[in-house]
Amino acid sequence: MPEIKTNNLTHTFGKGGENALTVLEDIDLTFESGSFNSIIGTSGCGKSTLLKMMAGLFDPSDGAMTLDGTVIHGTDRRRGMVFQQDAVFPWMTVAKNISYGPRLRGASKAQQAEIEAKWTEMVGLKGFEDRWPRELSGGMRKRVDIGRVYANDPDVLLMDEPFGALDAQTKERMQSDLLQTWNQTKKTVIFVTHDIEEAIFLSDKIVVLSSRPGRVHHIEEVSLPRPRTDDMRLTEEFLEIKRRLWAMLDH
Ligand SMILES: Nc1ncnc2c1ncn2[C@@H]1O[C@H](COP(=O)(O)OP(=O)(O)OP(=O)(O)O)[C@@H](O)[C@H]1O
Repeated sequence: MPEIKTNNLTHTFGKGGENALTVLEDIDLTFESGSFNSIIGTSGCGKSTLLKMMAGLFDPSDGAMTLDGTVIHGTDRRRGMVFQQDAVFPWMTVAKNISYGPRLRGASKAQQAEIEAKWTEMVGLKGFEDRWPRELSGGMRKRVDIGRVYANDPDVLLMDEPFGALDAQTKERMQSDLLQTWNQTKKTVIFVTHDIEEAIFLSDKIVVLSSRPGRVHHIEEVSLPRPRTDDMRLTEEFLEIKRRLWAMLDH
C-alpha cells in the first residue's frame, strides 16, 4: 500500500494577482502506507484545499505531492474522495450506485454482482441493495458513498468531513464501522474533520494546521490501542489528547 508525501507544498490562490491568497505554506507531511490520518484546524485554515490537491483536483502553486514517489497530477481512481455532501445518484439503486465505477470501466455483470454483494455488506447495507437513495437516511446514503469509493479499489481514501452532517449517535456508529472497514482493507486514509474527538478516535496520526497561512502546527501520534472501542473515548489518555488539541485550536 502506498504512501502519500507532500514536499514544501505551498498554495496561493490567484498567485501573482492583486487578490492573491496564500492558504498553505511549506507543508511537509508523510502519510504512511495503510495508516489512518486526520487533518484538523480552525475553519478556513486550508484543510479542504490540501485534500483537494491530494485528490488532484488542482495542482499546488509550489512544491509537490507524491503517491508512492510519483507526482500527483490530476484525478485518478487510485485516490478516492468522499465529501460531506453525499454524491449518491438518485436514479440508481444502492447496488447500482456501488458498482458504478467498475461498470464504467467495463466490469462484467458477474464482476458487478460480486462487487455489489461485497460492498453492500462491508458498509452495512445488506438487504438494502434494491432500495432507492430517497428511501435511505442520511447515514445510509453516506454508507453508499463510502461503498462506492471502496468499490473502485483505491489505494488512498480522501475524506472531507464525511460525517459532518450526521447526528452524534449516527456519527459514532459510522466512525466505528469505518474503522472496521479500514481494518479489513488497510487503505491509507486521510480524513479532514472539525471534530477533535472524531480525529482521536479514528487516527494513528493527527495533523494540526495553523491558519493564515496554513502551516503544520503540530503532529499528534495517537497510540491508543486498536481496535478502538467507544469506551476509550472516556479514558484519561483520550481526554488528555483531547485537552491538548483543544487548547491548540484556540477554543
Ligand atoms: N477556489 C478558491 N479560490 C480562492 N480562495 C479559495 C478557494 N478555495 C478556498 N479558498 C480560500 O482558501 C481558504 C482555505 O479554504 P479551505 O476550504 O481549504 O479551508 P478549510 O480549513 O477546509 O475550512 P472549513 O473547515 O471551514 O471547511 C479560505 O480562506 C477560502 O476562502
